[in-house]
Parts: sequence; structure tokens; C-alpha cells
Amino acid sequence: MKEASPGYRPVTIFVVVIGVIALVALVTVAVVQNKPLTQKYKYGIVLDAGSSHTALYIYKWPAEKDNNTGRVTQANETCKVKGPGISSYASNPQGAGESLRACMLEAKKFIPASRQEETPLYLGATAGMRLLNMENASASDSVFKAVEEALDSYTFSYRGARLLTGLEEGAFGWVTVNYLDGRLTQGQKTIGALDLGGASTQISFVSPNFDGSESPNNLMMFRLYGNDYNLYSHSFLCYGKDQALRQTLAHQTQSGQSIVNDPCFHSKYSKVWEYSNLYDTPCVADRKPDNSPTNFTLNGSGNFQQCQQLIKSIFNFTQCKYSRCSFNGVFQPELQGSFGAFSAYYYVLDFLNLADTSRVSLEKAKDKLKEYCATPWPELQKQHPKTKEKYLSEYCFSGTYILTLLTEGYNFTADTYKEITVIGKMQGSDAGWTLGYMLNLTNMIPAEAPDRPPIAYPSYVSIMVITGIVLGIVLLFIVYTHSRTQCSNTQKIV
Ligand SMILES: O=P(O)(O)OP(=O)(O)OP(=O)(O)OC[C@H]1O[C@@H](n2cnc3c(O)ncnc32)[C@H](O)[C@@H]1O
Ligand SMILES: [Ca+2]
Repeated sequence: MKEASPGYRPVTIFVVVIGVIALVALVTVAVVQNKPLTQKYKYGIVLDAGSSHTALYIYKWPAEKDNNTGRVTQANETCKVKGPGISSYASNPQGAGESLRACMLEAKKFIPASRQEETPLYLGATAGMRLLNMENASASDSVFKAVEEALDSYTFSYRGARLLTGLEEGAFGWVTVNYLDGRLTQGQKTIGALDLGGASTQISFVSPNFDGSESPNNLMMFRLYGNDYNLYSHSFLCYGKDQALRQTLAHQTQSGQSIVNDPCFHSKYSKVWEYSNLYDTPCVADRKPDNSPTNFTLNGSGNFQQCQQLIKSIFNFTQCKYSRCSFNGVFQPELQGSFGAFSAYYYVLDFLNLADTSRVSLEKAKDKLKEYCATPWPELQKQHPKTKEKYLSEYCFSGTYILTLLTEGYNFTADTYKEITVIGKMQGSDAGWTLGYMLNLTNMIPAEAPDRPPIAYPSYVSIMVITGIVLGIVLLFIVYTHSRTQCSNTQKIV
């Protein structure tokens, strides 16, 4: 008897081959499609023309996702413009424009040539220019003009230089920290923002009881990703740390004395100040004593408590026409939730090792500062030979000012102090108003939440692959059982 060979019919072989080809094609397409593409970016530049210095920030985001959520990050190490802020160029406006050159050239090197023409370039000026504008409007116009001419000469898409209002400065700082922390897209609880500059300081937070009715000037309304925010924000001009220091010095030189014993500076520290220089700012100009000598000598005495008392004297707590105030008769709703504190809050508290507020309580911070302020100047210089002398000599004042501003000024308590996170960078981007400003001007934060496909792309691809494989297995199984049946039928016939 002849043994029967399992006779696969040509049609069966054809179905198997087509099935295998389809399966291989499906898997290949899915794998190729899922491979990360070489990312193309778009860029934006913002110059922060602050009172103490100007900094250039480059931001980047994936080119195909202009309007997507939370994708803009800082692309470069901040470029710090050499020299002082643009408001110091009142008598040489051209110098202000020229000072930006090195950082602008760095931006030209950094951003691919093909992208430069479409890259928006903004400059925003803050409290230094606000003060110059108050003091001498035509000088501030000349500085802006020189800066505009300089910026317009580069290949970027120049979109203007302007003076930010204090409200904008505070509000865009709040947008930045909440955007970087991913709190805006799903309407999570937001964090407040505390910014301490050289000439002004901002506090911004959302408070459920604040709708602006009591103090409309402090209200900034936002609709971001489909959520409405009534943001409280206030900027205190002359309460940045440089101008606050001048206010304490003005307070101590009201009788035109030639020697001042200042508790906010270290013992054995001594510095000669010119009266004309100290009073050359609208923050104290009207308090210049008559018949003062040319100079006074500041001698440090290094006493934290006395320094705190001195600093308190620059805040006015006597009048408040609202239900509650911070200081100087400014409305402030009850503090709410967590806060992010940046700029000089970071520089100073980080240097003093007080930045980790979860470990260093308010009481501990005061104790450490007491000890720090009591350290004689020569000893401190020995301990920090590399620190810039101006900064080093002022950390006692600055640290004491920060604690006093927070507790006496804004009414933070030992408990709410713990809710403050001191921030340098967040997800690689500097905290500050610049990112929020650019996101706003480029409409990068949509008012409404973007529509999303019901299934995310990677899940879609995975489902396709798994379904393909299952179908393939089912197909093979059908073919296999079909040919087995055929085979036994053939044997029976034989
Ligand atoms: O916001 P405005 O008021 O316009 O000022 P600004 O933008 O120039 O202010 P910054 O945040 O750049 O700096 C705030 C202050 O911190 C000072 N500062 C910068 N770096 C510092 C550091 O490493 N240590 C101590 N102080 C620093 C600087 O001189 C200012 O007095
Ligand atoms: Ca600033």
C-alpha cells in the first residue's frame, strides 16, 4: 500500500504566504512609524532688561507642535550681558544697544540659520527702566530707541522692546513657574510666585476669595487650557533688594551725618558712600537731607535683630483702606497654597544655605542668619575668597530683608514659610517672567484645552500590532486545522 503524502492545496499555500507577508508588512510599518524622528525645533528669544543687568534667554519647542502643551523649554545657558542694566545708560544710550551685541551674536551662533528669520525676538524692561522713566522720561525713550535700533539690525524677527507693568511682570512669572511645573494643562492647583529683583519685587497667587472687586489693579485674568484664573499680583517698586538697601541707608542718614553704624553689615566692614550717589534714585530722592556732607562712612556692626528693626522701618503698616493689607496700604488677600520663590530669593538663600525650607525652618533660618551677620568681615572674606565682594558684603542685609519682607511684609508665618520652595531652575529653565511673556505673546498657551484623538498615538500603534499578530495566529491555526482535515480525508479515500 502506498503511503499518502499530506497534500497541501495550492490555494492553502497562497493564503499562508499572503498572511505571512501581510503580518510582516504590518509589523514593519508599525516599527518604522514608531521610530523617533530627528527632532526639528523652533526658537524664540527674550531679553530681560532688569535693573541690575540684562539677560538673554533662548527658548525652543518641537517645530510640529507649536500649540502643544508644556513643550517649550529653555535652550541655552542664560547669556548674561556684561555691564549694568540698560537704565544705567541714560547718559550714553548707544552704549545700551552695543552692550547687547555679545549675547546677540551668541544667539546667532546657537539658532540654526534656516530658523533665524522666523525666530521672534522680544525685549522687556522692568523696574530699572520704570524708575528712569519716572526720573527722566526722555532719557528712557532714548535708551529704548537705541536698544530697538540695535535689535532690529539682526536677522531675527524683532517684535519690539517695551516696559512691562509691575502687574505683567508678576503675572508672567506666575505663568512661567506653573507652566514649567505642568500645572496649567489639567487645571491642577497652581503655585504662587515670589520674585525679588534689584529694584522691585512681586508677589502673585490665586486666592479663592479674590475676584478683583476689592482692588481691581491687582487682578490679572487668564483663561489657559480651558481654565479661568483670577490672579492676584502686586509689584512693589523700590522694594527690590538694591533699592530696599538704599531706603535703609536713607533712613539712617536723615540728619546728614558723616558716619553711619549699620547693623546689616559685618563688623570691621567699612565703605564710603557719596550722598549724591545714594540719593540718585526716585525711591529716596525726595528725602535727601539739606546741607549734607559729600560723603558718609558706613561702618558695619553685624546685628541681625537691629538689622531687622531697621528694615521694618521702610515698611508702612499704619494705613489700610481694604479688608486686609500687606504693607504700604496695598491690598493682599489671605495667602493661599504653596509658593515658588526665585531670582534674588534663590541667589541669597542658596548662598546662605537656607534654601531648603522643608529642612531649615523659619526659626532656624533666623538663628543661622544671626550667626552669619555676627561674623566679622575679614573672617568672611577668608571663608569666601572667590565670592564677588559686593554680593558677599550684602548677604547679611539681603537675607534679613528677605525674611522680614516675607514675614512682616507679606504675612508668612512659621507654617506657611514651609510652603515656599526656593527655585533656581525648573526642568532646566530659569524661573522668571520671560518664558510666560513669550508664551503669551506667541499665543502658545491656548485659551481652550486642545482636542486630543481618543487614543494616543503610541497606544494606537500597539493596538494595531497586537491585533495583527492575533489575526495572524488565528489565520495560521485555521489553515493548519483545515489542512489536517484534508489530510485525513485523503488517507480515508486511499
Ligand atoms: O527685576 P528688577 O528689579 O528689574 O532687577 P533685576 O532683574 O536686574 O534683578 P535680578 O533678579 O537679576 O537680581 C536681583 C538682585 O540680585 C543680585 N544678584 C544677582 N546675582 C547674585 C548673586 O549670585 N548673589 C547675590 N546677589 C545677586 C542683583 O545684583 C540684584 O540686586
Ligand atoms: Ca527681574
